[in-house]
Amino acid sequence: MNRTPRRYARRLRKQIGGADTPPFMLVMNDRYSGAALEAVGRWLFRYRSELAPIVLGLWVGLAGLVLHSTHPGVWPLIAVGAVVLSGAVLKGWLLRRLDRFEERLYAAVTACAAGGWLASATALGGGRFQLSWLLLVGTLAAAVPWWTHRRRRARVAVDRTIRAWPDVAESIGLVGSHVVSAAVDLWGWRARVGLRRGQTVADALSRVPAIESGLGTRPGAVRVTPDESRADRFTLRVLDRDPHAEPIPWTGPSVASICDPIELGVYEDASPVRVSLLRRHALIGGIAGSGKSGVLNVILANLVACPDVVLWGIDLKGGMELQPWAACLDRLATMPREAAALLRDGVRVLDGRAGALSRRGLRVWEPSEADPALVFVVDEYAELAEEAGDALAHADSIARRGRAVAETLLAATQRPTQQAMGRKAVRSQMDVRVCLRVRERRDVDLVLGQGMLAAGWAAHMLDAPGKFLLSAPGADAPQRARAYLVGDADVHATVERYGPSRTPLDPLSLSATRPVVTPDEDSDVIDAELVDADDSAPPQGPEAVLLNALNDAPPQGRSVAGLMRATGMGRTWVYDRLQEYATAGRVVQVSRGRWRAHQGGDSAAAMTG
Ligand SMILES: Nc1ncnc2c1ncn2[C@@H]1O[C@H](COP(=O)(O)OP(=O)(O)OP(=O)(O)O)[C@@H](O)[C@H]1O
Repeated sequence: MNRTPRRYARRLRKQIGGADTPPFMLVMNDRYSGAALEAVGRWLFRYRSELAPIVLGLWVGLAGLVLHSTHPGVWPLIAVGAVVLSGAVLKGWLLRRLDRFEERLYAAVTACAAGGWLASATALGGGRFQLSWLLLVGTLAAAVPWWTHRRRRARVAVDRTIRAWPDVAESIGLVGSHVVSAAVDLWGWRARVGLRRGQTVADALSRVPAIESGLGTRPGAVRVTPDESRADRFTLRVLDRDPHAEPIPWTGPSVASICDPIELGVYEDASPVRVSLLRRHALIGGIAGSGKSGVLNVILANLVACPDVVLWGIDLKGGMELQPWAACLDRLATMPREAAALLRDGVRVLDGRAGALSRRGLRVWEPSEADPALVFVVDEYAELAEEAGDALAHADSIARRGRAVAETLLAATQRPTQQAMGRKAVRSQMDVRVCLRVRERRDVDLVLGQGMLAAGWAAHMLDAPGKFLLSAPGADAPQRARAYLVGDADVHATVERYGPSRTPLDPLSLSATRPVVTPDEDSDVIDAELVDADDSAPPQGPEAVLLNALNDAPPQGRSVAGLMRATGMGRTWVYDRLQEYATAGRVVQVSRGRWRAHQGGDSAAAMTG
């Protein structure tokens, strides 16, 4: 039977009738006043945000009265405190979450005015007619912007949405789901939503456009992320505006060692995206123009600031992307044969280091300035498979065995299909995945791994270059992020700053790249070794340029970076030659990183052979 409250009331009245009821009525009165008080309390709590300026005004007034009667002499202290407080708020040292200047200005002016009034009231007495009026007018003046404030209104909107959620849930097919908690944040609001038994996060993920329609948001405003601790809950995020609408400029390196996690960009909640590359390989995938080279630039711009890293680059797009970094790269391959040789040397370094470790009874290569990590940066990995197929076997070796010896492979490619990555296990070895915009839904799984699309990693919905999803140890949620934008001027300035002081490869690794040559090794190595061994032959090509540059060097010598630029060769090559000439007494090191020909009488003649 459906018993309405009115029926109950009627029955109650009948029961009470004309009988003697005073004690009963007395109890009812108590309950009534308790309920009324509770209702007032609930109302005050509900509107606590709106009432905040009035409560503050009352507190300030009360404090003025008390201080005037107990400590009237403290008013200068209060005045100075108010000014200092306002300054700190304005500067952003206090109330840091106030991200806009107008908000900080409002808080600073309010603090200053309240402090000024309190100081006056302490000195003169808050009960004075003019001061009381001033407090009233000031409180109302401060309350108006507060009541009309964006975030406060957003909170009201969230409250309304939460109340309306059962209807929305019914219309979008999530009947029975409920909002567990909600909060307004910088760009909108977020809520934890509980699902009815049997519903899953996948149900919510597949209904994102319906949720947007149900809530009346703009398209693309809703994010659904699984709750790591509960399968029957998810986080619903509604963004009033896109926090990543504008490019985010890079502000400089965030690390000084490869052991530190690198800051790639920022998530939508403004927290930084950090990822460690030590003993990890990374795959960066996305369609053309999605910002893969941009992400590589952020990584390079950080790694060049690490003295415990040596960088080798492969850019088979003719060096278009990596050439600007050449002065910071120990080696750069822009041709397929060079790429294959570079990766082959990478494997030799790997073997050399592994041998040295086992001789020393160690398991891992700890990167330091003397024993740096070796990072391979490959832009457009698919070109490698197409043009330097034999290089893939070396890349595979590095991917499988490189971790212990601090060799890291970073590969960017548009679609990491088996054809693009080769048949080997390179892709499966990459535990850091950066997925930029992909064209087709199935490409999400291709870049991030099987099942990631179904788990909510919707990289096909990313809508601007540099926006990405990161999957890495410690980054398990599909949170949208945007990479910092490293502009050409940033690259130039970074190379100028760090190029001259880049760390060379350690002697052990260097010697591993120059093995004893046996006749059945491939011919280009033999040729190189023969040219190196033939001291009597006049130097050709870059070597001649190097020698001439050293001959013509000013008294303070030439920098290694300058010699690299002049010869077009990598750091290792230049250092190698310099060591050879120094051993032969042909060149001298004038100061750290600066060289010139020996100043002895016949040195110039000896050098040019
Ligand atoms: N983080 C970013 N923020 C804003 N714009 C970016 C960002 N990264 C890249 N871009 C812009 O997007 C464009 C394409 O970037 P980029 O060359 O890195 O893409 P790509 O994926 O490497 O392309 P391709 O595969 O053709 O080489 C560039 O003009 C660049 O200015």
